[in-house]
Amino acid sequence: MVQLANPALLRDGGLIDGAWRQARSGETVAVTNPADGSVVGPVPRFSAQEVEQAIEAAEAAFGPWSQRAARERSAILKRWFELIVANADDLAAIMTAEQGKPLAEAKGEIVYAASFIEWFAEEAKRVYGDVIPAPQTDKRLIVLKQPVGICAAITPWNFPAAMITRKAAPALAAGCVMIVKPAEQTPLTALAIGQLAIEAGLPAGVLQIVTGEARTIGGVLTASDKVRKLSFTGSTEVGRILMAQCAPTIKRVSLELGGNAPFIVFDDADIEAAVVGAIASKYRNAGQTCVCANRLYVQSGIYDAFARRLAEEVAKLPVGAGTEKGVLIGPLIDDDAIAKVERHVEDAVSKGAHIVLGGKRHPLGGTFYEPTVITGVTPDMVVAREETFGPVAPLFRFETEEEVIAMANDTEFGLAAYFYTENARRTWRVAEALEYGMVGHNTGLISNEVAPFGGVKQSGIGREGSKYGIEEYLEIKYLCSAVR
Ligand SMILES: NC(=O)C1=CN([C@@H]2O[C@H](COP(=O)(O)OP(=O)(O)OC[C@H]3O[C@@H](n4cnc5c(N)ncnc54)[C@H](OP(=O)(O)O)[C@@H]3O)[C@@H](O)[C@H]2O)C=CC1
Ligand SMILES: O=C(O)CCCC(=O)O
Repeated sequence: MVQLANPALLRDGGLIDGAWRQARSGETVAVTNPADGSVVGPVPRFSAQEVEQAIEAAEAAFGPWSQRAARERSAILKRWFELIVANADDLAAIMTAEQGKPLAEAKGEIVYAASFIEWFAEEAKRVYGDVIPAPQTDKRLIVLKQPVGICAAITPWNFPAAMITRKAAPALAAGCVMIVKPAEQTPLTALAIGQLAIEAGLPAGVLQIVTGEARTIGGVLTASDKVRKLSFTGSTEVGRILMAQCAPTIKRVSLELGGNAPFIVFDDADIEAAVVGAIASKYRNAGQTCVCANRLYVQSGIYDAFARRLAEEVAKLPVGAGTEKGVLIGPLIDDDAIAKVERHVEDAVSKGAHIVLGGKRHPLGGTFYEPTVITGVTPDMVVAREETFGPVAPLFRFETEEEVIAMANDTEFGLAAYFYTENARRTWRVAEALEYGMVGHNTGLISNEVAPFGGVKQSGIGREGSKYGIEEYLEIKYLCSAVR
């Protein structure tokens, strides 16, 4: 049982039409702690009919919410932000219990999640239209921005709070209403945030949270004519399915999908800074982040020195349950996740890679995996093509800038890329040549609420956060008025 200062945050119902509800069937889904397999709590398994009810409630809520003055919506969002920050310790405890990440990291995510609400509370007041100089003197051309309408969000388990607020905050700020389906593994953080939304004064139906079977809920939300937009974060495979399901009703989609981030270290880099950046990018959330470095390319001249220093520092990362003091690497989310990491490492070793550190399950058992560094990695290995989503750093050797750019871009993904160089001309050349939506130069950490987060190619469509994020929830209406 999670110990909380505010026990009202641990909910066992879904949030539909402003009330906490159980499934009419009485069916539930158990949420378990990946650190020890214990049950953290049940959540309802809602039926298709109950999801339809949520859509009806959203329809009723949309008119009044969208017609409120932007500053009123902003004030409610600001209160929601303040409540999340005030309850950060409890929210982090719930997150660690269901997701596994270390408590300090969970609290960091809560603060990060809250930052999107604060940012979009401010942006709500800055949704400007346009006046276009008309080609005829008797016309006035105006651009109005209006909310898209009812939106759906389907979110993953790796960031149980931030992936919801990064979608819900701009939607609500724009005057939309939203139905959220959190990941099966991490619904409790979502529900706790929902409780604080109620306390902040969000009217019934403006934000709803439905739990249960993904295909049922996703099927209803994508098929509905009333739902005008889907925002999804998760695997490219599921993103593709959902995009197809949205096609018959021509819904707007924002998709934040898989990555295969290259992390390039040139001979002229500051090696110590690159080691720090690689650890931050690769081992954050035990490597379970779509922007995690997945392929580390190191230039020949510094390859051995970088590999040695990286392994020395990675060896210092304490592994354990997220509730233990000082732990930096928690368990992986589930058995499938650890099986995937094992498959990637075994494939690399079978094709000639060398394990410098780790390379196996951690003695703690369960889904704990040792932080791993592998050298001698080549493009024919699975780690070169697929997102590992675990604490494994595969090091590829390269000779020239042209060669590494070609290798970095040789993937269907295009989310985040990183490179380390002290050379100013190379900085611009490489930043412009990388086919990615986000590029980190001399840093392994690029995410914040004021920056546009999103990918190109099969990593997705649209941008979240920043001044661009609210546009995803706004329609442009062109008004042409004849004045004579
Ligand atoms: N871009 C990113 O941030 C993420 C990338 N991934 C990548 O995906 C891999 C698999 O992770 P996984 O959790 O399975 O990711 P998924 O894409 O399967 O899950 C993400 C969300 O989509 C839901 N979902 C799954 N299938 C459907 C469906 N048919 N219709 C509607 N909703 C659906 C899930 O629900 P439910 O949980 O109930 O199944 C969850 O809420 C990871 O190893 C990683 O490589 C994973 C998570 C995040
Ligand atoms: O993995 C994700 O989908 C989100 C990345 C977290 C972030 O950096 O915002």
